[in-house]
Amino acid sequence: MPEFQRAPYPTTRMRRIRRHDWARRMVAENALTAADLIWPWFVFDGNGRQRVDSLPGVDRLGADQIARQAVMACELGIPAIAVFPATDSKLKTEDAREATNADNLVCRTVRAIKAEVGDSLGVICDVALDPYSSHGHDGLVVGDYVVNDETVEVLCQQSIVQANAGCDIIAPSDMMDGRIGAIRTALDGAGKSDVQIMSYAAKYASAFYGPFRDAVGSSGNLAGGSKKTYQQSPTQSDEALHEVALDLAEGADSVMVKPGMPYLDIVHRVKSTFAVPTFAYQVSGEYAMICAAAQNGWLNRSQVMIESLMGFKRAGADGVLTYFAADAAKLLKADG
Ligand SMILES: NCc1[nH]cc(CCC(=O)O)c1CC(=O)O
Ligand SMILES: [Mg+2]
Repeated sequence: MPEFQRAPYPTTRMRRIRRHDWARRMVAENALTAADLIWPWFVFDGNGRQRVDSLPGVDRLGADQIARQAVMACELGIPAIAVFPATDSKLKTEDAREATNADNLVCRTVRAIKAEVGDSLGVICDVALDPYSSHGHDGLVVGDYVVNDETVEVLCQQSIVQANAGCDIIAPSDMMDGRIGAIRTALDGAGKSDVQIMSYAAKYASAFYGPFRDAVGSSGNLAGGSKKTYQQSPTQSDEALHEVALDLAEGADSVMVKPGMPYLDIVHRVKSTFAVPTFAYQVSGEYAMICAAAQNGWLNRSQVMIESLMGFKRAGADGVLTYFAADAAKLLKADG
């Protein structure tokens, strides 16, 4: 903090700059725009929309909804969306082989988006096995352990099929060691050196992912099991910087911290330490919490939504993955 000369009361009146709206706008240090918002989507194999009880207002999208929603994202000025598949349970296996099917739900969705809006909208695909595995884990399980190197080989294949479908950003969310470097090499070898990697570098073993697991239908598969042998413990802070340093050295173009609001200290440390594109994921449980309080009439949904997103900007995030993306972009457009 800079040193200030002690002013005799009441020479310094902080309230002068807060008195009028124009003055508050004039001194604003941070701004939130639609370009800060990345919109996560859930898709299913079928048509129409399916509600997700624990994520009010977020529907799983059928094939006939994709094109319209992609156009809407563009019109709202949202730069990118992230696609997550609710895979038919009949397709879930121990080895999660559907993840590498070049015609799986995610790949079909990416092709449909690209056919409609092309390069006007960035498409992000998660890389991890949990939407496809019968045990709900992000990697291959041998005995009761999620094995690292064998999993990374499958993740490389998954990345290639998604890149071939037209995905712009591969986002590994699995927390295996060494996967960023391996995926970069695999993508380059497949002629996809233009495809970015946004690493879920500092991802915590969190109870805030509950509604997401309902949405992709993996909660039942995981059956109370935990991801603590690969996701970070909430006790850790320096360890997050170590994770980010490794992923950047392996070739990540941008990094992510996840969850968001309980980990804004990590967002701030990552951005101030590395000065690289840094994203945060306001995860499903954070969204559900705000919506539940708003539904009870205990919080003002719009105001809390914008305030929570501004918190990410203040902490140093360059963008936020949030289920509020469309609502927030609409509100910003109306206000702007
Ligand atoms: N690897 C899967 C994945 N990718 C994004 C989320 C959570 C996102 C959210 O809660 O909104 C998860 C869940 C998990 O790790 O169990
Ligand atoms: Mg790592």
